[in-house]
Amino acid sequence: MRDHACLIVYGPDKRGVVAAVTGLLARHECNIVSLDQYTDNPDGGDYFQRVVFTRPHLTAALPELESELASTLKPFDMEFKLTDQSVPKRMAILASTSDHCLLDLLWRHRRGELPVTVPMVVSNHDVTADDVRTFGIPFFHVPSQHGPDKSQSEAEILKLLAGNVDFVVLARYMQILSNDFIEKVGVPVINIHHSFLPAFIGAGPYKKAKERGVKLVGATSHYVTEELDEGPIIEQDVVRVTHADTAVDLARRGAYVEREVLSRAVTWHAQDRVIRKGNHTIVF
Ligand SMILES: Nc1nc2c(c(=O)[nH]1)N[C@@H](CN(C=O)c1ccc(C(=O)N[C@@H](CCC(=O)O)C(=O)O)cc1)CN2
Repeated sequence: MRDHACLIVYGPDKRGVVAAVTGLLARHECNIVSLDQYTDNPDGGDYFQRVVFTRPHLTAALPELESELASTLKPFDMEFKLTDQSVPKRMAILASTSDHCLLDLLWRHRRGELPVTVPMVVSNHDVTADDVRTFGIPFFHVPSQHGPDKSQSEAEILKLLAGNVDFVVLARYMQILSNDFIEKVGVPVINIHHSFLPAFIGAGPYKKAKERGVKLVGATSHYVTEELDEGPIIEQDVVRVTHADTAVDLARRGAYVEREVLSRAVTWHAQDRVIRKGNHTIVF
């Protein structure tokens, strides 16, 4: 949003930090639009704050704001991140053969429902190329390599992403990213896992769910870490199923949930609503 900025403040809880931040913003003629805060332990835990504010000619004022925030928050031992919300985040999408999450994101983006730009789609299969290109978005086919050649295909993806994206979404991308990739990509990676984690980690969760006789299937969007499907959870949801549903029925019902969960997670990340603390998230 034009002339809107988002300030995230986090660190060991200390009295006076709210007054310090709000006083600074007032001195810089900023108008607070929303302020959310959370302390994970009032008796000496961590403090998290998200402030959205406006100011005329905000972009030009950001460097001075950033500098004064650094000096103001240093005594509190607090870290902060200041983002200009008039600049949408650049989201790259990685996909494989399943198209429902990929096309859902592109459809929502075309309708202006996601506060992002989409510089590219990269896929290890070419089955979605024509659909992606109808949205006017560059499509790159990078076939997967297994074993020692895996690093070659990952290096090609990293080269495409480098400097061009602010975060990456795995829209049912079915390749496990190496630790080296996760380290080198340098931006957050968000995955949609087609189960209600921690149930059914890994490949084939709907088949596993059918074998288990579940009465709910779900989806989980999480940040990608070196531990497969164990990263900080951003959003989850479920849908009821019955004994009469086959594994294919479960996947069909689950696909709706995957699309909803992923779009909420992408939106919240793009709006700087998600703060990571270890393997957890605080979502304002
Ligand atoms: N480092 C990570 N990489 C990926 C994660 C993750 O959490 N950490 N999530 C997966 C997505 N995913 C489940 O949501 C998933 C995808 C693929 C597999 C898997 O076993 N893949 C096989 C190959 C399958 C194929 O070629 O069709 C493999 O990579 O050997 C498990 C879970 C995306 N990456």
